[in-house]
Amino acid sequence: MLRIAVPNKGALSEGAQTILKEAGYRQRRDSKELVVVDSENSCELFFLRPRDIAVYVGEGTLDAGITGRDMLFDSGSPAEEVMPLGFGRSTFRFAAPAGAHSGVDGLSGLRIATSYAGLLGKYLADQGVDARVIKLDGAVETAIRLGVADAVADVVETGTTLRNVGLEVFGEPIAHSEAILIKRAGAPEANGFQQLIRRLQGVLVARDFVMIDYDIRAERIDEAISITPGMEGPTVSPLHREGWVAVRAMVPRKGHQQVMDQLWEIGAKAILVTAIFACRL
Ligand SMILES: Nc1ncnc2c1ncn2[C@@H]1O[C@H](COP(=O)(O)OP(=O)(O)OP(=O)(O)O)[C@@H](O)[C@H]1O
Ligand SMILES: O=P(O)(O)OC[C@H]1O[C@H](OP(=O)(O)OP(=O)(O)O)[C@H](O)[C@@H]1O
Ligand SMILES: [Mg+2]
Repeated sequence: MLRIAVPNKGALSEGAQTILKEAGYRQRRDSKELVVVDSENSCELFFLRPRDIAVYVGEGTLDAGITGRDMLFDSGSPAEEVMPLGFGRSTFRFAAPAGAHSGVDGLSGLRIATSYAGLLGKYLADQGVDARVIKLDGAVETAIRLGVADAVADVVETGTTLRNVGLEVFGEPIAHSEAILIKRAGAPEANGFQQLIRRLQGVLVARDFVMIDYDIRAERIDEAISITPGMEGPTVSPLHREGWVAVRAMVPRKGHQQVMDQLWEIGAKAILVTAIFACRL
């Protein structure tokens, strides 16, 4: 049985459960269920706090897990990123009242509140800045107003939380994060792990690509192929009409309307775009 750790709540929980569902794994019926046995897929899903997932996987008690890249760095656990999953994107940044600080260099000797003490500590050490890290559990944005810190380092997604308390980001982003699949560093892959990767990759491709079909005059096929090169090369089939062919290719979902415009410009007809439900490349 492949043992997979899944965030049980928080910003990554819904995205993680959705991607596993689309990859064909069993869902939990309610949010109180902590372990789901999926015997059809020979795996067990363990619903855990996102922050703890790197710890379990790094210890080797679980074979795979979904967590945030920032949380993996923060944990210092001997787990490694296997693939990015394209959701739960955020940046990790310094913030303070407008104009208080301009960059990380100015933070020497000051107090910085964060719930990512491991990540922040490593960054400050790399930058050669000797600041005091104040470790809080959450809602760190309030720490400055309450006099506990001179600056904060926290997850920023939309920036709404910072704006609401009158703080502004400063300095370069400390880290860019998204949800990732992790395994124990250097450990051999468990049974079913490669299948999990292939299924997740299939979901990501199905999300990012669409299928395009169109008819085109045979003499314009080279131009058409340069617009829709496909993955391995498009499928070109004869059409029951003298001098015409039918073409089928995968194209990035983003920009597919521009691709349709370009095909139309070179005389393509019956241009159809359809969603990909599932795929294995
Ligand atoms: N808007 C967001 N707020 C917080 N985390 C986000 C956001 N968007 C993406 N993330 C990512 O989600 C992960 C944090 O998840 P979560 O907020 O559930 O953890 P936590 O803050 O430790 O838990 P809790 O808030 O329950 O104490 C990080 O990897 C972070 O980068
Ligand atoms: O830029 P935004 O879109 O506003 O999102 C970022 C905020 O969301 C997270 O808080 P969370 O809800 O996880 O609470 P916490 O601080 O208690 O962890 C994070 O810690 C920031 O406070
Ligand atoms: Mg949080």
